Amino acid sequence: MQLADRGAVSRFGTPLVVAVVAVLVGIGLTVGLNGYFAYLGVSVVVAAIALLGLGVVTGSAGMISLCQLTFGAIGAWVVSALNVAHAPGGFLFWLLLGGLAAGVVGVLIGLPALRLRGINLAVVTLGLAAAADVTLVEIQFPGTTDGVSVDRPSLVADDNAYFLLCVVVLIVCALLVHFLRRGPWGSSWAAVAFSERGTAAAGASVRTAKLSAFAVSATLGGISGGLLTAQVGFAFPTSFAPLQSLALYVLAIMSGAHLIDMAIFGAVLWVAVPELLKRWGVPQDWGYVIFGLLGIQALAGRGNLGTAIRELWRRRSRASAGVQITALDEEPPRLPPGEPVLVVRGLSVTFGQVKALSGVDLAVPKGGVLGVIGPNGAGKSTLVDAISGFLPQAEGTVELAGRALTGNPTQRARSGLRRTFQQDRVPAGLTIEAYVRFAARRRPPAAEVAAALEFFGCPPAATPLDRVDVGARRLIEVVGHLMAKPQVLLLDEPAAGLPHEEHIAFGERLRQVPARFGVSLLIIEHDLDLVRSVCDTLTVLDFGEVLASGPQAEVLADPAVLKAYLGETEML
Ligand SMILES: Nc1ncnc2c1ncn2[C@@H]1O[C@H](COP(=O)(O)OP(=O)(O)OP(=O)(O)O)[C@@H](O)[C@H]1O
Repeated sequence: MQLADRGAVSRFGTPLVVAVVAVLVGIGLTVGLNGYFAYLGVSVVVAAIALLGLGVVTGSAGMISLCQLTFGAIGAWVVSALNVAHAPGGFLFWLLLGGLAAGVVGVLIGLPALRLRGINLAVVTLGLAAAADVTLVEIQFPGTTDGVSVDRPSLVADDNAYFLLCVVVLIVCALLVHFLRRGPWGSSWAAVAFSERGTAAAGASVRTAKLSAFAVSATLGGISGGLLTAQVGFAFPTSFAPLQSLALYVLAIMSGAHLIDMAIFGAVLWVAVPELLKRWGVPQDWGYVIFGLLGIQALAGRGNLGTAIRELWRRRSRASAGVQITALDEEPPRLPPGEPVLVVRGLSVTFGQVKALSGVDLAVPKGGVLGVIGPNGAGKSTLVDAISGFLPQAEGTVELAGRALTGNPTQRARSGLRRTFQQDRVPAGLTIEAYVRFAARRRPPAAEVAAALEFFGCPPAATPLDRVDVGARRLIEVVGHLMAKPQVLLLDEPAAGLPHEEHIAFGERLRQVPARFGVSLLIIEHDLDLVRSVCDTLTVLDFGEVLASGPQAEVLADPAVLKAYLGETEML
């Protein structure tokens, strides 16, 4: 069997086999459980679906959402209203509509998340939960005051059969989350959780990433609320109270609900802890205290149960991976530099009183490598930020292949201008392969990815990024952007994470980039040996102004440049 086929089998085959086994376990439990445990089983499944949703928005996309049960209430409300209205389609159709309605509200709630983070987002989502609670207490769910209950479909009328239906719905939801996570949305959730700037630089929309996470999370919340309604027959505001949403969030953090098995484990705790307290004659509210303490422990330890268990396993089985790059035997081929492909004119940036850039002009030749050097604080990173659209206040013009480049960083990245960062912006939650696909915004053939990774001495594509050291992650960032085939790639100190002895070997690879990948480069670098070995032309910045610009040898011999590097002249 070919490699690609084998990949497809494990991509689709393994989750489907797990799903079939889960259905069989569900059938076994349906037969084996008595009515009481079947009822508790339904509660576990309902909570697991809500936690799965929370796992998407908090665990995967890194946002705080304290209103998950409000989405449940929306699902419950829609199912109750359709039931009272004797709407066509039946319970499962209403369940879907309830989920979709919650998903739409999720997008609306996600809108403030585009601007808010951390405690501010917590306040907004908890505020929504409180407002929804007050409203629901006031208006009540449709049917409750008239005694019109939501009846389960006749085929699943008893608790055991309804438990099986809930298990099937959970499996469908889990498969949905699993495949979404492995697709472009899932990668953008992991990316936005790690770095919004890194996400935008890869040409992905931060807005879509955040809104889609809220939509999926709320849809699952709505479905869990609908299932809960038919479990009990009626929906009550107490089932969706803000305190419950808060406790569910804590449980999601503590268990690591972005992992499907841990969402189910969290749901078991959600049901079992109050149930055990009740049996022992302890007030059930102590369950919140227990969840709170476990949550504090998880937040203080910056970890959760799911990742801790996986870490334990990995530490036993695998070590961390790094870059293995050696010098080439032959002088690598170079393209003769062509006409300018990236032209910057009069670029100026001020931060308050600081003039970080003043009227900077430069050009990157097609098929060439332009080096930008200068002392610390000269404005090099500001230059990359301004060219790539991260500083909207920048004045001046940027042209890419003869067309004015305007717009935000995502739009510029999609137009063919990519950049890397000085700091690590590669999300640890993905595999190398998933990250490269995400940055490339396409699914490059496995052989193409493997060849590019090998060329830069990076670990194999299947390696999880949390097992890769920071130096390798920065080269993987370069590979990901090269796979996008941009016209120009801006590299901000790409060798910073590598041991010095590997700089020259890395430089030899960079020199081949224009010929091998068809991408022209602008490189900011402090290591002048690397600069000398890679760059055809140089622009020197000092105090935000261009000090010298031209062919490498001329620029490095320029007395003004030597003076700017006073104390470092031997390096030149
Ligand atoms: N967000 C900001 N707010 C205020 N001042 C800033 C900001 N970013 C950069 N600066 C200032 O702008 C100037 C240029 O900084 P920049 O980081 O671009 O320099 P650099 O050449 O990249 O330095 P290094 O080589 O140390 O990375 C510095 O004086 C810096 O303090």
